[in-house]
Amino acid sequence: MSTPEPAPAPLRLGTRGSALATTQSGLVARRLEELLGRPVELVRIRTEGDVKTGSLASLGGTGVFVTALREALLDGRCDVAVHSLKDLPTAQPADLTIVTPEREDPRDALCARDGLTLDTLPRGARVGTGSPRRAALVQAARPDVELVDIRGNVETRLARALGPDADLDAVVLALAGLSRLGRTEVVTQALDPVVVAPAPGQGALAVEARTGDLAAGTPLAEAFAALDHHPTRLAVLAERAVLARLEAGCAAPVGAHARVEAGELELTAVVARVDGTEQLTHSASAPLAAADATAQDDAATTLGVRVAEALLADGAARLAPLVGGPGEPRSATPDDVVSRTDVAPLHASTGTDDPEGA
Ligand SMILES: NCc1[nH]cc(CCC(=O)O)c1CC(=O)O
Repeated sequence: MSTPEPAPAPLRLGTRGSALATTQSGLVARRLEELLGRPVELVRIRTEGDVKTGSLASLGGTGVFVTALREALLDGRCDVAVHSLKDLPTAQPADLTIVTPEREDPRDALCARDGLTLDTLPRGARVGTGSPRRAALVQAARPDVELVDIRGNVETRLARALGPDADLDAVVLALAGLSRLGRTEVVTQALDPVVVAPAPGQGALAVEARTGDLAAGTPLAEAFAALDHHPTRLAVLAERAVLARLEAGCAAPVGAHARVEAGELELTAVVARVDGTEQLTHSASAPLAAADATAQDDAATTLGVRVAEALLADGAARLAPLVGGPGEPRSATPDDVVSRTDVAPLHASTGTDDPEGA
């Protein structure tokens, strides 16, 4: 008499409990089930940030969520974790490995009352965002509008502009998050990346596992290879290299947008003064054609470093105090002294692009 094959133990995918996090994790879980032929179960990981109320900036922004998921991976409470790539610190721990599935639209979305756009918002309109980058770039495009610092999950923020008790005319959110949540009907304008440069990595997910579980030839390694989208990886490598070279926490008003176009990787990065009165932009591209995958990865990183160095040479550190080393006092060059009083204070130095988390 033969015993039936035991059902394979499910792969445990750790996730935060927010609507956006569970939606993103669910998408990846279904793809992994297809690729592995094995059930994948979501394991909710509670974090300090989920429990405590109050300003997340004081808890280190969404960094707390990333750290909690990574701890769960490393101590074996889950096998895989899904992050929004833009929330990940630029340094990758060696004992964990990420892959990047094909990214969604990286643009920011204006969600306004009455179908308004950046151009048609009335003078003095109130626009909500928790992101210094979005605040700076929207203010630069529309110096007359009032930027309001807001917190909370996606629905909470949308309600500030669109709910029955709305106190704002518009809010700015990542298009990708709204799209994953099936909420794009609230978007009144996808913002042109030339006007509002997206956060480095915006719209991309990072799927992470223990490096030791990804030995060549294992089912998980093969599934990860299938999940990885090469043009996405190159774009986010370049964008995140800008952030790393600028030594900017993602709370700094830094935008970067890269894409593969006609065999070239094109990158544009922006550093803004947080009050929107001044910004620096630099673009460059790198050919990809002749290189193998590893050489292309190196070319992407080099491109990001080159663009960041051009921005630094143009005075990026003078524009944004969080550029050139988060939390570190800047060296007082004469330039620095002249500009200091003009620089508006920023949020906590180790925050994220949008410190309320998703
Ligand atoms: N920091 C919050 C966060 N992290 C990722 C997303 C959206 C999804 C994405 O950018 O991939 C959001 C919400 C937002 O910025 O509106």
